[in-house]
Amino acid sequence: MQLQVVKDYDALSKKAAHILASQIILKPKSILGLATGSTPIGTYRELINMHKEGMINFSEVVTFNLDEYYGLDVQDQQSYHYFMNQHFFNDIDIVKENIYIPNGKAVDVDAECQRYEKSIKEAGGIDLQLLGIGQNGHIGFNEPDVKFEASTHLVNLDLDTIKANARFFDSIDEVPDQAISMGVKTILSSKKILLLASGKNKAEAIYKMVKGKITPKLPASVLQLHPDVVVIADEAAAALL
Ligand SMILES: N[C@@H]1[C@@H](O)[C@H](O)[C@@H](COP(=O)(O)O)O[C@@H]1O
Repeated sequence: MQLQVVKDYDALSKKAAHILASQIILKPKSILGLATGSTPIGTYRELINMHKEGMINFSEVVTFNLDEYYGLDVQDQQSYHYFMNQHFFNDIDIVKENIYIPNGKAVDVDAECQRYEKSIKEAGGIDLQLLGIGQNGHIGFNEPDVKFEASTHLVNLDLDTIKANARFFDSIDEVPDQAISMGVKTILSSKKILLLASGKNKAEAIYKMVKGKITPKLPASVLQLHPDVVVIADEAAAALL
């Protein structure tokens, strides 16, 4: 794991955007794995600015999002479909058909998970996967568990995660308790991984991810096994290292 510590959220967003931009410039047909949560919002903003300045275009880029809440429609303002449109896709020239996000309203969830895995494989695999990290060390929605879940699957969300994500909803009762998420193998299959962490509430998870043992109790620790992971943490998130 290559750790880069930067001063603050702004510096983190710029550095992450530069890495993603260089990926796209070097390979215009890049397959990107994308993340939601508050952490990558600044990165998306920077990429939008670079796009508006004519530095990068997304016309051939294909994206696969990590996860989606189960039960939420694409139009739902709390869905990750909506989030991605609002914070990124509406402001870039990506082709709609090149955007993949799990269908949270799928009736046959197993079929949806298999379809998602197949789409990633058919696209040629993910070149660069962007990740945030939950306070409990989750990546995507791979929650602490007794074993690693390999492929895209339906997850029962931890109460901690539901509480942490309640800030995006009107009340905690509205937070779905399940999600469809890429699995650990899906994430590890990406050629490169870029994980972002900002703020002191991530410091413990970052410490355990980097220094702790590899365990499904801290899902992000599995990234120690990947040969090409860049972690960008601001000083607050890196405080315990
Ligand atoms: N499924 C997402 C994760 O992909 C994200 O990393 C996490 C952290 O969010 P934030 O960046 O807002 O702290 O939130 C959600 O649970």
